[in-house]
Amino acid sequence: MKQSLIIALDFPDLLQTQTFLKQFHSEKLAVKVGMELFYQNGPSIVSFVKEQGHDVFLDLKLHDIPNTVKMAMTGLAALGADMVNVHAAGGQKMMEAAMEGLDKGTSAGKKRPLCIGVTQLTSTSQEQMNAEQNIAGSLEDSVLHYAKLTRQAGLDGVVCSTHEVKNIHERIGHEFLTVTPGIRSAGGQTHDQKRIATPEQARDFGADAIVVGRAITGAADPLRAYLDMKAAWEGISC
Ligand SMILES: O=c1ccn([C@@H]2O[C@H](COP(=O)(O)O)[C@@H](O)[C@H]2O)c(=O)[nH]1
Repeated sequence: MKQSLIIALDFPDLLQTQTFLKQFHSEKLAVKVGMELFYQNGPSIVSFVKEQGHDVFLDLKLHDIPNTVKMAMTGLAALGADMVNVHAAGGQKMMEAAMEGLDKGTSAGKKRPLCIGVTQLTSTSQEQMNAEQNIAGSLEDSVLHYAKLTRQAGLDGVVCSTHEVKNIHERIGHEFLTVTPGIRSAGGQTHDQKRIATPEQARDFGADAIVVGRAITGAADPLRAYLDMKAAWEGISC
């Protein structure tokens, strides 16, 4: 899923998902199935989207005791998603258990899904992190700390904002994936996101993939919004 623009399919049901995807005709997409769609429709939603030929990031952000996460990941590995994730705050042992579960659940001859750790949600601000999570210091340091922990646990990368990408790549390495939500066009509505950036900024900072939800799904013409965002992300002027 490197160099992808991942569309967040934040819909409640299959019908809305189908209607949305139909607008993209035969374009092969990278999409994200998150809690809203998965919890209301079940695992079959992943096979449905895969059958349409799209790559799937299953964004369920697991965070529990190591054994529970391991067993859950064993089940998720069998669904055919290309990438899954956990909250890095669950700790190194939990993340190692997630990887064990994924290895166990991946059928022979198939590729294990990529696994990434959520550092600090893009809806979290510096002030909120200090006050509500009781973490002192800068948000950038906290993100780097979680990214290092994620690397030590053997995961493939992290979810972070574009603003932390450069630091992570410089300190941990360029092969370590940075997947960045909170993407908006210049002047676009921010909604509940705090650490936002444009697709051009994401590209300049070296993000490996961007996640775009409402700026595409809520647009009057989602296909146009997608093509414009993609061109901006890829540095193509249209
Ligand atoms: O830190 C994070 C982790 C995940 N997300 C998810 O990405 C999309 C973003 O949607 P927008 O509509 O583009 O804001 C959404 O599905 C989140 O669950 C995130 O935003 N930040």
